[in-house]
Amino acid sequence: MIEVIDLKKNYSLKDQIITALDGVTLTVEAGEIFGVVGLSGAGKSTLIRCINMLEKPTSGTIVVNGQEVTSLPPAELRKARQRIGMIFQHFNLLSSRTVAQNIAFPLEIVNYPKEKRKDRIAELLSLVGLMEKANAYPSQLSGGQKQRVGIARALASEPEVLLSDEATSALDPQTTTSILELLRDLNRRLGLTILLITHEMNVIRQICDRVAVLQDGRIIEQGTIDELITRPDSLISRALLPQFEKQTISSEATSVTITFMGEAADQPVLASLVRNYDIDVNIIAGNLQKIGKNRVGKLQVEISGKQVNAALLHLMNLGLRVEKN
Ligand SMILES: Nc1ncnc2c1ncn2[C@@H]1O[C@H](COP(=O)(O)OP(=O)(O)OP(=O)(O)O)[C@@H](O)[C@H]1O
Repeated sequence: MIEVIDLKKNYSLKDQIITALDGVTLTVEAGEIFGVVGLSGAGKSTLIRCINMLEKPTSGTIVVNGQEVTSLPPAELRKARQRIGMIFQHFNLLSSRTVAQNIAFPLEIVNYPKEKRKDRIAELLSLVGLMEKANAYPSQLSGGQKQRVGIARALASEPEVLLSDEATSALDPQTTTSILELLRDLNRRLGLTILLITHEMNVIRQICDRVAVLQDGRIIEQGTIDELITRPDSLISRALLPQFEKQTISSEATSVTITFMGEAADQPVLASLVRNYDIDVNIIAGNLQKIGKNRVGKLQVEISGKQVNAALLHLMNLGLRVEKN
C-alpha cells in the first residue's frame, strides 16, 4: 500500500523556483493497479521518483508498505527501497551483461546467497516468459523482451510494490498489450501493488483499477475506471471512452452520438427504438470496447422520422449518453 499525503516538490533552477508537485494526496490500496495520467510536465515523473525517494520531497509524507519513507535514515531507506521495484520507459539494462546477469544484479546488491541465485534467476525468467533468453545480451532482444527483463529484475528482491514509469511508452501497441497482460498477471498471482504513470489512455483502459489525473502538480480528479466512465461530468471520461472518427454527413436526418455502457450495452436498444417510435436509424460509425468491468459502445447514427426527439429522450432516460453532432 502507498499513501501520499500533501506532497510538495519544488525545484530550484537558477533564481527560479519550479513547483512540480503542489499538494498531492492519494492512496494506492494493496493489490490494486493505480494509474496516474497527465500531460507532459504535469509532475508524473517527480511523483514516482519521490515515492521511492530518488527525489527528496520539499514537504509532505509518503508511506510505503507501512513505513514512512520520508523520514527514514539512509541505511533503512536502502532496505525499504528493496521492497519497491521500479521499471522504466527505456528499460535501463546493463548492455555488457547478459539477461541472467542483469537479473542477478539486484541479488548481488542484497547479498542473496550465491548457491540460490541460479534458481532464483530461473524462477524470475520463467515468471516473465524469457527462459530461452538467459544468455542473450540486451542488444539481441526486442523492446518487449527488454521490458520483460526489466520486470524480472524489478521483482528479484520480492517487492510488494512495483512503480512503473511510462514502461510501455517505447513499445508498439501489440507489445504494449502483452506487457500490460504480464503486469496484470503478476498483480493477480503475486498480489503485487502497481502504481504506474503514463500519458497513454490505452494503458489506463487496459489494466488500471483506479486512476488519478495530474495537472500542474495537482490531482484534479480520481476514482475507479468504472466510476469515471459513467460520470458525465468526469474530466477524463471522454478520453477513456471508445474513440472513432466522426463522419460528416449531409442528409436531413438528425446525427447523434450515443454512448452505451453497463446493461444498456447488452440490450437491443436501437431495435426497440425503431419499433416504438416509428423512426429510421442509420448507423454511420461505431466502436465497442471493454473498459474496466464494463462493455462500452459508442455509435454515430442518423435518425429520421416524426418522433426523433421523443426517441432521443427515451435513450437518455435509459441512462445512455446522447450528444447531437
Ligand atoms: N530536475 C529538475 N530540475 C528542475 N525542474 C524540473 C526537474 N525535473 C522536473 N522539473 C520540472 O518539474 C515539472 C514536472 O516535471 P515532471 O518530469 O515530473 O513531469 P511529467 O509529467 O513526468 O512530464 P513528462 O511526461 O514530460 O516526463 C516540469 O515543469 C519540469 O520542467
